[in-house]
Amino acid sequence: MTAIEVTDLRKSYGPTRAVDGVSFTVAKGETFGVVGHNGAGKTTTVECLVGLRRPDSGSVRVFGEDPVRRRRVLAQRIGVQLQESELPDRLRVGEAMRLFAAFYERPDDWRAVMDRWGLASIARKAYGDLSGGQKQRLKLGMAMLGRPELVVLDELTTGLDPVARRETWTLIGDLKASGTTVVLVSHYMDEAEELCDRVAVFSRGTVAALAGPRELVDITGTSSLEQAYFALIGEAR
Ligand SMILES: Nc1ncnc2c1ncn2[C@@H]1O[C@H](COP(=O)(O)OP(=O)(O)OP(=O)(O)O)[C@@H](O)[C@H]1O
Repeated sequence: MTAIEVTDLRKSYGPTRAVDGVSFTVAKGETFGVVGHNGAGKTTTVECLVGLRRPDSGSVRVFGEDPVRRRRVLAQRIGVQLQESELPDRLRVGEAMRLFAAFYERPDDWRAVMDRWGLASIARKAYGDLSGGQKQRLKLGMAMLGRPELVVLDELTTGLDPVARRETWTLIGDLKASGTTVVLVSHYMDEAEELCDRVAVFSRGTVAALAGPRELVDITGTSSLEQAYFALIGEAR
């Protein structure tokens, strides 16, 4: 079963061709990695997936629906953590969870989500007083409130210390095990290698390669996804 189908997606900002003919599909239950250099078009693509940007051309379908036209319906099925989303500094963690749970028709019990995602001990902390890792954890918890079938995570672990990053990997592993479809944008090749079933390597608004991490390593005759990435990007740039 297909969760996401993107066909020849194009999106420009003025003269900048941010996404220049991208196609891929993501199967239900798959963890799909999106990697690539700064400005490669990753965020623009995921923003089109969640209906925040309207493509100039091409087609995007999520669970068979158009994310722009059916944004409100799909918002009930998708959990999103975007790169630069911020919350008011004085909002407490528990308040944020309770508030955001109310956006969903069938929310999970927000207190149980807090327990599950390690937020209970910081429930009374204000957002502005959280560490980078705690903010990320809160955003991940918020993305889970609607019992999502698809979770879109854009640079979730950027800026986290190695321990917090590993903890986040465990949480994503749990999501995966529960059958949730995950789209993971990351700059960390070890993360993509560990977590993703397939990885799309973006370069200059296109997909330069798309395969399982092991396959990308084999195709390039390298020994890690990081080395494979450099080999692929070197060819594409
Ligand atoms: N709102 C915007 N207005 C104008 N140009 C934009 C806008 N958003 C992105 N761009 C440009 O579009 C291109 C693709 O940006 P995008 O954020 O999609 O890339 P990215 O792969 O997510 O990069 P990064 O790894 O730095 O987050 C870049 O050249 C960027 O400068």
